[in-house]
Amino acid sequence: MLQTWTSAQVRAAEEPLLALGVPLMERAAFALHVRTAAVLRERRRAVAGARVVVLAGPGNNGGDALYAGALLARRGVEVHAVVTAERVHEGGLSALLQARGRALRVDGSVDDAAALAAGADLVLDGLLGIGSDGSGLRGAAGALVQAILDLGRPYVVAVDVPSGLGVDDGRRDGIALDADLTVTFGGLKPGLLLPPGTHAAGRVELVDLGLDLAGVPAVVRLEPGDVADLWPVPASDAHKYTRGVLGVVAGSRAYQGAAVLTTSAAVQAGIGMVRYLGDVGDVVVAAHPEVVVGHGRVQAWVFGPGVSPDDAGQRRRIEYAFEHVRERGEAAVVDAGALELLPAHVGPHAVLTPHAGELARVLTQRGETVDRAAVEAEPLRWARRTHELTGATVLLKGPVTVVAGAQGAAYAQADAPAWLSTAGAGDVLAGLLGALLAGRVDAIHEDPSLAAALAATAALVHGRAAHRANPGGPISARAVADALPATIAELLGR
Ligand SMILES: NC(=O)C1=CN([C@@H]2O[C@H](COP(=O)(O)OP(=O)(O)OC[C@H]3O[C@@H](n4cnc5c(N)ncnc54)[C@H](O)[C@@H]3O)[C@@H](O)[C@H]2O)[C@@H](O)CC1
Ligand SMILES: Nc1ncnc2c1ncn2[C@@H]1O[C@H](COP(=O)(O)OP(=O)(O)O)[C@@H](O)[C@H]1O
Ligand SMILES: [K+]
Repeated sequence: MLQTWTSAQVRAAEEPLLALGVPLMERAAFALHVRTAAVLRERRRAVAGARVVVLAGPGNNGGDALYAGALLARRGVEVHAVVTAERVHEGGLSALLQARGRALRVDGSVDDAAALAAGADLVLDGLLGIGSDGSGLRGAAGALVQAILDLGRPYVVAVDVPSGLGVDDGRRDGIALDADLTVTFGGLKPGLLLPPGTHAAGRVELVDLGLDLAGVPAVVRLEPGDVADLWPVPASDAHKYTRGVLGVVAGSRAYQGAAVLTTSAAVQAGIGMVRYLGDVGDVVVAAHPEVVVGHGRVQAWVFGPGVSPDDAGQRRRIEYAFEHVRERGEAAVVDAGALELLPAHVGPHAVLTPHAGELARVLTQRGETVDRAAVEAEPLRWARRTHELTGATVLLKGPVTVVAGAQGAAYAQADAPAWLSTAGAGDVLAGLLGALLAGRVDAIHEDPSLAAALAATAALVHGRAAHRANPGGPISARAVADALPATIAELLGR
């Protein structure tokens, strides 16, 4: 798994090493120059003779960039530093000048500096690092970046983080400089994985500085190798009831497909039994004869795919089953039409699966003033707020799926091809997650943060199945469900 650490956590881990005189900046700058040289070699075959512009802000981030620039200059790179503030890392600047790099201070017009940067083979962005206040670039740095973007963005290597992004939350307010490569130091930062910031980071490479980053990471991304530890694999003495039974309240005469896709995903994700409740049992059984129609004991539920709130029958079933979620602790996936039937308070064993527009509605119903765009601008913040307000675990769907759960659990999963944004894909995710919860409901009650880990696992498996369904090309939701058995087998075989 990838773990991320806030600016404060990184600073706290740096402190004891700096007190001992460990040369962290030298380490960072050396690694940055090695990565930058590798990019230059890749892009123009030779390092010597390349033109690199270092954008140096007021802090240690500028220091890293200037020292790396000095090392590159010693290898025959033509290095210009553009200094944007009164304050600059003096050691870094004199190292660069000694290595015969040149420096230009922006006073007033940024035009010359912007032209220099836009025409460079590569720009090292050392404007702001973990000292950023997250509000976007202001002053000369902001004007310079805007002028560079107006001329056409060159190849950018971000030093530690792309300047102007919210390092801890991935916010993107105001001006920021997108990178092709981010070389980050000591530990990954949440803003490199969380949308929208993650889209500005390009490829991310981590440089180990030897920091002791123990404790709880801020945001986690599960990787394929993590699935085997979380997936409910049946023991040799398992039977269908010990493996878990999932109740599915989905679909209607108008939206029959949703019932089929949800149950199909649950069956193909591997579960003891699926019970279907709703008006289209005949269609469901025709597609999957394994599904049992009607009431009975379950460990988990999926509520809502293809359910319109004015469907009195489905509404009654969902409201009734919510009682069991609260009283008996059955787990639940609350999707689509069921989101507006959510009781005032449930526990983390209920997982909401809204997209940004649906989450905005859930929040608005609870008195928050927020719309879809606001959720997209700060997805983790609003997923967390929803967890606080409802007690539920929240899986917020999108190009990057963000999960917030009990005990501060937070995940950001980017596993799927954009082809997955197709009608019915959400129904498949709901069925898949329902199967996963049904198989591990006892463990969730022992550790409520597990619901968030399982939600992230479902997002990962969903994304991998989409890739597998038709690598590099269009996919249907049904193809994603059909790809689940082989995808899961592959992930468990690692
Ligand atoms: N502490 C160390 O020795 C190490 C620090 N490292 C580097 O140091 C960086 C952190 O350095 P600093 O703490 O000096 O912080 P920065 O280099 O990020 O600079 C912060 C300063 O920028 C200004 N600023 C903040 N928000 C702004 C905005 N929105 N627009 C314009 N200016 C703004 C403020 O004056 C603030 O003091 C890390 O990201 C990393 O690159 C690495 O060299 C590893 C070791
Ligand atoms: N650009 C994208 N890249 C990758 N996955 C995406 C993208 N956009 C949406 N998704 C994923 O596609 C699925 C769409 O689900 P949803 O919006 O509920 O569709 P539906 O309601 O039609 O089933 C979600 O799992 C979401 O995370
Ligand atoms: K930076």
